[in-house]
Order: sequence, then C-alpha cells, then structure tokens
Amino acid sequence: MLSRGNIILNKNIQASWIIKSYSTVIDLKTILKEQIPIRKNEIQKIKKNYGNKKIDEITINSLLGGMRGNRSMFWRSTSLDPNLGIKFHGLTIEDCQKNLPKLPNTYGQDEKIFLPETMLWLLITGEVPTVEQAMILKVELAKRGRKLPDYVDKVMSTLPKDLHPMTQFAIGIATLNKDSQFRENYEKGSIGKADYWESTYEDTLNLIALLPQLAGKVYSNSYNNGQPLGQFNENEDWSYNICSLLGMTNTSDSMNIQNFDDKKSQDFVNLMRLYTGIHVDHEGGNVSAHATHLVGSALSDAYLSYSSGIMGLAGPLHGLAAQEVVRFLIAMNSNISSPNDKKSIKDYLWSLLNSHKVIPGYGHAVLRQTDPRWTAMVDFAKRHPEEFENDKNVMLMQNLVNIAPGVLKEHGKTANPYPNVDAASGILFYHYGVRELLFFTVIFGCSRALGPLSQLVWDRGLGLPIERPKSLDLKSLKEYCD
Ligand SMILES: CC(=O)SCCNC(=O)CCNC(=O)[C@H](O)C(C)(C)COP(=O)(O)OP(=O)(O)OC[C@H]1O[C@@H](n2cnc3c(N)ncnc32)[C@H](O)[C@@H]1OP(=O)(O)O
Ligand SMILES: O=C([O-])CC(=O)C(=O)O
Repeated sequence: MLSRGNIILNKNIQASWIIKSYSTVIDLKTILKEQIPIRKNEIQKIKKNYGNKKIDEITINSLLGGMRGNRSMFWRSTSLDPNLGIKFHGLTIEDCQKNLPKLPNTYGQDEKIFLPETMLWLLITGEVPTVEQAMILKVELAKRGRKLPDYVDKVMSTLPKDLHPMTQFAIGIATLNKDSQFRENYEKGSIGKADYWESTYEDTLNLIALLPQLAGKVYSNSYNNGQPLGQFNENEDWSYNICSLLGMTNTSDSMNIQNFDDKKSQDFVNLMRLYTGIHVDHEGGNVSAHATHLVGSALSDAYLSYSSGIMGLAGPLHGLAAQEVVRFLIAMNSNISSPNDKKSIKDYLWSLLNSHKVIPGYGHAVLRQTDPRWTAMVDFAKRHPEEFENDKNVMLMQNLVNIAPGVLKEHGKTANPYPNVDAASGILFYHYGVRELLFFTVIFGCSRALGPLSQLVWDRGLGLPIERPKSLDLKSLKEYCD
C-alpha cells in the first residue's frame, strides 16, 4: 500500500491528477480554491506552448458519423478505455470499490459498495477522500437537500401525471434555476470571470443535494397521486434518501410500499448506492455529459445546463435504454418457454434485428468489450443468490450475454456486440418492485449529475470558452470531395 498523508491507495493505482495531499483540508471549496489556479496555469501553458499541435484528423466519416472517435473536447475527471471501461481520475470501478472510504453509521452499508458522496469528492478534487472529508461532504449535502423549494413543489404538482417522468424531472431541475446563485450574481453584475466557479459550485452542490427530493416528487406525482411516499432524513446518505422518498425502505422514513424486511431494505439501498455510484460519468462525449457541457459553455447556470443533459439522457439510444431493456426482457420471457431456451432466445433476437430494431443494452459508441459497470451490477446479483436465483428476468438477462454477442456478430453491423450497463441495471430495480419502467432513467439522472456538474465547476474555474464548432454545408462538403 502507498500512503499519501491520510490517503491510502492500493499500490497498483496511479491516479493521474493527484498533485499533493490535502489531508489537513476538510472543506471541498477550500481545496478547489487551491487547485484551480494551479490547473488554470497548466492549461494556459499548454495552450501557449502547444496550441497548434495536432491531436486528431477530422474525416468526412467523422463529420457525417456523429464525430465518433474525434478527440476534440477536454474532460477532466473521467476517461473511457474501449477495452477496460471507465476510469475515475485513473481509478477503475474495482479500485474505487477498494479505496473509497466506507463511512461510520451508514445504514446497512455493504463493505464492497462505496457511497456516491465519496465519488463526488474524487470527481471534483482528483483525490480519494479521507473518512473525515467524506463525512463532512455527506452532512453538507444532506443539509442542502432537506427541502425542495415551495415554488418547485408547486410547479411539479401542476404537471400531468402521465407526463414522462424524465420530462417532469427536467422541468423540476430547470425550475430550480430561480435560486441559481450564478444567475443572480451574473444578472447583478457582481462577479467577474475569475469568480464564476464559486457560485457555480454552490449551485452544483445545491442541485445534487436536491435530486433525491425531486426524484421522490416525480415518483409520487406519477404513481401515487402526488402523495409523498417517504420523508427526507438529514442523518442518512444521499442514496438512502432516494430509496426512502420512493417509499422503498422499511425504516420510519418511508411507507415501505414493498413490505421489505430489514435485509431486503438494506440490500435495496446498497443497490441504489452501487448504481448511483458508478453511473456518475462516462467521460465527456456521451450525450448527457456533452449536452450539459455545451449548454454550460454559454454560461447557462448549472440548473439549465443539467436539465439539458437530462433531456439527452431521455433518449432510447442513451439512458432510456435502461427502460427499453426491461420491456424487452419481459416481452421475450412471455414469448419463450424458459429463460434457458437458447434456440427461442436466438430466434427472438433475430426477429428483432430483422424488423430493424436494436437489441437494447448491447453495443456502445466507444466501448469494445463488456461494460465493467454491467459486470458490477451482475456481481451484485451473484452476491445475492437467494434473492435473484428464481427471477426469470434476471436469469434471462444473465443468459443473454452468452447468446446476444454471437447473434450481433453474425448480423455483422455492430462495432461492439457486448452488453453495456443498461443491459443489467433496470431489471435489478424491477426485481425489488420498481415496476414503473418509465421511471428508471430518473434514477440514472440523479447519478449522472455528479460527473458533468463537477466538470461544469471546473469549466468555469479554468475559464473554458463557449463551444462553437464550424459546420459544413453540402456544397462545401462536395468541394472537399473534389
Ligand atoms: C448508458 C448508455 O447510454 S449505454 C448505450 C445504451 N443504448 C443501447 O443499449 C441501445 C442499443 N445500442 C445502440 O443503439 C448502439 O450500439 C449505440 C447507440 C449505443 C452506439 O451506436 P453506434 O456507435 O452508432 O454503434 P455502431 O457503430 O456499432 O453502429 C453500427 C450499426 O450497428 C447497429 N447497432 C449497434 N448496436 C446495435 C444493437 N444493440 N442492436 C442492433 N443493431 C445495433 C447500429 O444501429 C448501426 O446500424 P446502421 O449502420 O444501420 O445505422
Ligand atoms: O458513453 C456513452 O456514450 C454512453 C454511456 O455509456 C454513458 O453515458 O454512460
């Protein structure tokens, strides 16, 4: 083991952005105050000395093919290796599971699963937090998240019950911009460019903190006539509060709508921590992160920027695939004799492909191997055999990984025939009783806020400019071809 002050890292880990130990600093904002000028200076030096250095070539294929593979944006905290998957400041999911600290007095915490709060610290600082640092952030988020403003509650209550949960969620997030400190300061003209990051930081923490309340509000709006199913508990962690506000713990904070016993209640909260801990970020080019970054580059505040990210996440080729996978597994199970019936599964997949539909949960724009987030979700199911061994949908999800890649390879189009995270996640929530498929992506949206919004704080800190690529019309394109 290597020790950096109080920060203990497994010896194989090389976290790329760690520059010094902040073991004595316990406040996130103070660390940012120290880090931002150092990084800004580095970026300015790179621009000055290497500004004209070539990184990539833009081909007509990339121009017409969704910029696939173009290295053309800066993203600080995470990067995606096509074969190994996502790394958070150089740490894999497994590294994070080993090294992010577990916190005392945490409801039923599974030793293998970290809290999203510890991941947020890592994303923002590039440092593995100490227990003390993570505890302080956990408490701060809980304080900031204790109450949804009345005007948001009111707006949400007027929305039609059958409005898609993701649309409700995006509206709720955008509405919160009434309280944006950045927007207010900018309008008053009381801040200059060097100060933008501070109020963006405040907005970011307030927004992340309020997401459990907002998700609970959407759920009760859509599925419980607007009546709350649980209450926020300031002494508990962020993921616990998502679960209790959905009415899905057996504690005094919640209606316990699924009649969980202690074990099931704790398992469900741990599943939520796992899910919301690993969905936070997937480098910068995915639709939700990129949309947040693009809108933020116009100096829209954190609320408007992230509501745009949520709208992108609501597309079926991106986050909404989580809902589509569950629909697909249930439909397949009702068309085949058993989840072990390989031939019927293969036929079913072919019928889908022959009708020009995608196999949801399979394929990826960047990954070329099985998504390690998928592996982490399946590992959760394997560690709870008593819970899942008789679940036909979970069985089918697990069997599919041995069949779908072969079918997709034979079909011959898909660059990556292996499962992505959405292939496993929704069906585990479904198992515990979240049967409202349209709601799954809202949980994804709670988690995804952590990555793109910590990037937004840094975008402001580093003074990154408005994003504005040049487009080409058909005439110019033809001229290039000639
Ligand atoms: C959290 C996430 O966002 S993870 C992704 C979630 N989305 C899904 O699971 C939906 C299913 N998968 C897909 O649609 C795609 O694999 C995407 C959108 C994820 C990636 O898209 P691309 O980078 O364009 O993939 P790729 O280069 O492999 O596409 C080549 C062809 O294979 C097809 N293809 C890709 N994946 C699949 C699939 N799972 N089933 C059937 N066909 C597929 C594409 O539609 C494309 O067909 P076309 O040439 O007729 O247009
Ligand atoms: O990286 C992507 O394009 C899609 C994805 O898996 C994510 O955003 O989590």
